[in-house]
Amino acid sequence: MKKFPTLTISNHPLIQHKLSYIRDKTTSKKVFKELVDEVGTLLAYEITKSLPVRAVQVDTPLATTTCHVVDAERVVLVPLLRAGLGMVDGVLNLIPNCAICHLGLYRDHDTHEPVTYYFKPMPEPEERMFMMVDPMLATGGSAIASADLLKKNGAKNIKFMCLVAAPEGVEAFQHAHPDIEIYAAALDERLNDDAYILPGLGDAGDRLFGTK
Ligand SMILES: O=P(O)(O)OC[C@H]1O[C@H](OP(=O)(O)OP(=O)(O)O)[C@H](O)[C@@H]1O
Ligand SMILES: O=c1cc[nH]c(=O)[nH]1
Ligand SMILES: [Mg+2]
Repeated sequence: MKKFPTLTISNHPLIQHKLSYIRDKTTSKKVFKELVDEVGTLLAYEITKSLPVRAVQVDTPLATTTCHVVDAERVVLVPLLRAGLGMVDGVLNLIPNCAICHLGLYRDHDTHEPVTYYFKPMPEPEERMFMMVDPMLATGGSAIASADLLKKNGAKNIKFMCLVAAPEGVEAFQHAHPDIEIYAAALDERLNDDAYILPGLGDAGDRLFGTK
């Protein structure tokens, strides 16, 4: 039995290669953002593999054939602000017509508890697949609160994608939301006393937006 049944780590060589540069503290802000987007694209490819498709008839220059398309409007990207914004362009590269539902919350510096400051619910939530994105799953508090909010507003199908996860956060999240699959590029060792992920990549929001 897997310790974390809801967690999938992508061991794709390109994801692991790019993550090495993302972790490196000497990587510039520009390159950091580019790589976060690129890994976002690659993880989105994995996370969308079970999306339902619909048959359509297409006229090629030579014949009519049956093809399969995704209802992209039914896919809702949910970036957890701020740092989740860093992965939005990467996912849009793959699914340009998906909806985007911003969810703003930050982790209180002293208590590490999430504080929600922005959320605009989507219409017809039960029809859609919600894809939460945030580079970091640390204590799990932010991701749990976000999934709570989406479910309270009617979401039935949610997935969560992050770059780096801590075992503490995965455990808490899968306990709170055993129905939600987590896709990550890495499962790290542990949290430090400040609830930062070790070895991690530092503060994702600060590195993306240059706020330190
Ligand atoms: O699992 P947790 O312990 O909740 O920590 C993870 C959260 O912390 C970071 O956001 P932060 O609160 O720094 O906000 P920011 O994205 O605005 O920088 C990160 O982007 C996650 O949202
Ligand atoms: O390691 C961590 C933990 C929370 N938020 C971050 O940006 N990094
Ligand atoms: Mg931050």
